[in-house]
Amino acid sequence: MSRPASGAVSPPARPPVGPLEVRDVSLAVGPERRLLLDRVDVTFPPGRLTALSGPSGSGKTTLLSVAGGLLAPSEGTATLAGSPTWRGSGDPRPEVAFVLQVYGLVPVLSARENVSVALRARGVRAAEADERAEAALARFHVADLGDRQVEELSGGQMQRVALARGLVVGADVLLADEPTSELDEGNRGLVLAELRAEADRGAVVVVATHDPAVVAACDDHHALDEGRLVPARPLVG
Ligand SMILES: Nc1ncnc2c1ncn2[C@@H]1O[C@H](COP(=O)(O)OP(=O)(O)OP(=O)(O)O)[C@@H](O)[C@H]1O
Repeated sequence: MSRPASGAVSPPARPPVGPLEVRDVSLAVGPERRLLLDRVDVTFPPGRLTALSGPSGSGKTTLLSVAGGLLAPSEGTATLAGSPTWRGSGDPRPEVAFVLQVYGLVPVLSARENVSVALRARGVRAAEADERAEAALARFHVADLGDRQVEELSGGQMQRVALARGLVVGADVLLADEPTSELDEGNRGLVLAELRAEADRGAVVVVATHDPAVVAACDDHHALDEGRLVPARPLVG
């Protein structure tokens, strides 16, 4: 099995793919064209951990979704190394991985299958995918839960399975929505170390968070309020 030399979850370093650029993005929804994002212009560089903060409902999840190609902007563009992330269907490019707040796990599959399936979808053969899934679960201290159906797991356990799935593919871009919200301090440190390893191998890593400790661990910090970028200040714990 080809396990990364560093012991990190994802495959070894390769040259960075280029920045994730959000240029003058607005998103209006509904008959009243309510603005969820208002001319957001921000660059997420490879090799750096970026925090995205802001009050609940300020647009963090929406911005991650537009940046990664799950949602089409009404105005402006989101590009990765110059190519649009939106492909016309809400199906993200394989270079982009999400760890979503609602986890997006398949409840009736086991934890291992949920991670393995992400690799198989990218062309990794079944035996290797299972082996790499096992290793990724171990990194997040949930290897013993590999056979368990996801619907039997606690919130924090599900969150770690979702992180294993997001990180195992070694995507060029990792967009994580409040990835530590259900975790104790020890597991939060573990997750931050894994996110740092992703950035160190050249990935673009963006973390939407309310957690001051997560913001403090990031290289860059952007803040949203009512769909607009505002000056970012350190969060108070
Ligand atoms: N599909 C949608 N249609 C209409 N409004 C939406 C839609 N998705 C989100 N919203 C609204 O857009 C705003 C921004 O939501 P978003 O989930 O991006 O905020 P957030 O900053 O991630 O919040 P939280 O910290 O609570 O996760 C909210 O007011 C939300 O109700």
